[in-house]
Amino acid sequence: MSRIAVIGAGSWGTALAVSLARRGGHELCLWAHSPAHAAELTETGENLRYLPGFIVPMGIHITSKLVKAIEGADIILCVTPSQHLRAVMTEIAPALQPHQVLLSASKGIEEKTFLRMSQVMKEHGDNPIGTLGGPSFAQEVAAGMPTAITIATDDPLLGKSLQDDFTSASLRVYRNEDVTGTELGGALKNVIALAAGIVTGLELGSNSAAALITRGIAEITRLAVACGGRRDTMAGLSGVGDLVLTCTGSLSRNRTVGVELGKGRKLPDIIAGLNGKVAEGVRSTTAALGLAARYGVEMPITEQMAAILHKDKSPKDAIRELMARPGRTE
Ligand SMILES: NC(=O)C1=CN([C@@H]2O[C@H](COP(=O)(O)OP(=O)(O)OC[C@H]3O[C@@H](n4cnc5c(N)ncnc54)[C@H](OP(=O)(O)O)[C@@H]3O)[C@@H](O)[C@H]2O)C=CC1
Ligand SMILES: O=C(CO)COP(=O)(O)O
Repeated sequence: MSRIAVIGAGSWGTALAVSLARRGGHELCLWAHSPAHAAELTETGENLRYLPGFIVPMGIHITSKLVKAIEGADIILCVTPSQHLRAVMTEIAPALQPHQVLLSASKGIEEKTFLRMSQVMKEHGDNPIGTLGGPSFAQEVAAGMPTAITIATDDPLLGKSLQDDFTSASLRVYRNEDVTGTELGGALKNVIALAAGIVTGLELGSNSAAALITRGIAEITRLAVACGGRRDTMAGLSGVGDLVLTCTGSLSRNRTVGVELGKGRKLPDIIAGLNGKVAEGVRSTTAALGLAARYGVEMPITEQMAAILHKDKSPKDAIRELMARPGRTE
């Protein structure tokens, strides 16, 4: 049995808590950012804001007190939006015990520092660290639909024990030792999913979507390998697996933002319509470009996405420019 503190009661943190409760055998705590949300979760037994329609089992202890939430935990599963992880880590760092495992399930890159989530965690202590990725819409995991994910940690023994902790009849867990690749696959696919949504919003057809996914994995792989990730990881669940899911699945928030951009709506209006839900690709795009510049990697789709998001470039012009790039080998 492990004591697991799930830090973040958005849709993904809640779905993971529900999945772990269904698996059984663990003591679970779920931390909600706002006290009002924690109270609502406790009273209704349902995450009405972020994951309506699923019972949050009574056995899960709910709190909005961060330090209390991690007290006695063996695994601290961080599932906040990426740009908020640093504040969470700063608050819990003084209370961390050396054996506590920090496992990130967020999919983003810090906007100003270009750091991956495990790197943000590492700045706050010497605890064992891992990351959880792969194609996994929260709603489907909460519903117990068969899903395969990956847990990456550079310590194989820890990887095996985390694999056992999360595996259930509906959640198949693979493991690898490529934290960098697993994290970058998860963060960068969100940028390409925005672009895939644009293609759908502009009604450009299936050929365009397939081209974006394929050229998307090419540029994700270039950057991930330059940063020290493994090419093999990009062919796996947290690479092409998550990219395909997010570029094609209508449950994706990133893809949805892209669809609306393609239809001509403005980014601030689209974000306001998400009602607090996060589309990580919007802020990870800038960080991805920063990393690409640092490593001298070419990322044409990401560059066009940055111009659409932050320079008000027209999606049609961006597609035209991508199509007009000089011919090259594949
Ligand atoms: N949803 C999914 O299917 C999947 C999501 N992920 C990743 O999980 C991470 C979390 O996303 P998700 O669960 O979808 O989140 P949601 O979009 O469902 O919810 C947003 C969450 O952010 C919280 N929040 C807002 N401000 C802060 C803050 N300052 N500090 C901490 N938390 C804050 C909100 O809490 P409150 O309302 O109380 O302020 C709410 O819990 C992301 O990195 C995402 O990419 C990964 C796989 C699947
Ligand atoms: O990461 C996800 C599925 O694996 C969820 O994608 P969105 O954040 O685009 O909804």
